[in-house]
Amino acid sequence: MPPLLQVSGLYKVFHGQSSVDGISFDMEQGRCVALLGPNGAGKTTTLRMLAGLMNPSRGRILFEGNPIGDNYRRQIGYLPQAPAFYNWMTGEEYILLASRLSGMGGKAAAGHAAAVLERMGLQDAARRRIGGYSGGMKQRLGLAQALVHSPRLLLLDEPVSALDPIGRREMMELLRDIGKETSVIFSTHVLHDAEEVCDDIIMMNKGRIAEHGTLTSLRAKYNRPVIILRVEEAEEARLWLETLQTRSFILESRLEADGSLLLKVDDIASARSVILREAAERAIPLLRFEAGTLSLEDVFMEAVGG
Ligand SMILES: Nc1ncnc2c1ncn2[C@@H]1O[C@H](COP(=O)(O)OP(=O)(O)OP(=O)(O)O)[C@@H](O)[C@H]1O
Repeated sequence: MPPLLQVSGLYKVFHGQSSVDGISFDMEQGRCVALLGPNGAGKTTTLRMLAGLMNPSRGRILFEGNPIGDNYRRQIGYLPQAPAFYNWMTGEEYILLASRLSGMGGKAAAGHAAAVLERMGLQDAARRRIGGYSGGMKQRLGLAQALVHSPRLLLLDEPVSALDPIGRREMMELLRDIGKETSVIFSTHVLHDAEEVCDDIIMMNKGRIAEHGTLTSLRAKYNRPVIILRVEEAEEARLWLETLQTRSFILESRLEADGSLLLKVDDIASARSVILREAAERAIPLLRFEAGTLSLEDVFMEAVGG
């Protein structure tokens, strides 16, 4: 069987500038893929092309081996970044409209609408006007709209970015649940969100795919030894750190936001013993010493050149 989605050489050019600059990837059925990248990386443009709402400038999208056509729209659910609602409608009316638009008959639409509203925890608010809904409720209504016709692939554009912590938590729990039964691609600029819900990560930067893999494979690939050090504010300690960074066993060093120094090393055991011995000999007031491996956050920062 062909993969659920095959994307090859996809480009979108606006006014001579490539927003999506030749991306290719396959997605298997049942996976949850996070499209992770900073603002302007091209996530929204990619999702809009995948949703069939925007024509690529170049490239190909195959759904189960076939070019996307008229029937494709019924197979996918799409939640835009800032969904527009008719505030005068009730939640129920809106979902009924969405289900009719997806081609469902009246009876089926009513049944599906009620079920999806309940699943999103909106059954009690179903007959209230959308204008009175909270941000979290509106986002869950948007998700209900994307899900009502039981799509095979769900495309969600930054579904949690605009939510407060409670709304975010509710949404993440729903997404985890939905991800067990539907193939999902969701975009985010927050690595933690991607890690919480998805199996696969596509890191995008400047319209290109910087990294693509399962969480486990990406962690393994970037499994580089690092030592993190922080010293008290003292001249002697500062000078020692400066010279340490020039030593041959340090491959790279970086100052972290909290004042710690992250050192990439080739051999953790020997680096650790040298650093600890020198720190002891010079009575360096160490506040933090940690030996470990790069976090996925670091992988992300590296991939997007941060
Ligand atoms: N309709 C358009 N016309 C012109 N340029 C556009 C259009 N849509 C997107 N762009 C440009 O394409 C680039 C990628 O935008 P896109 O919205 O896809 O990124 P994103 O990763 O979703 O970022 P964000 O998180 O800020 O939404 C940006 O530089 C943006 O200005």
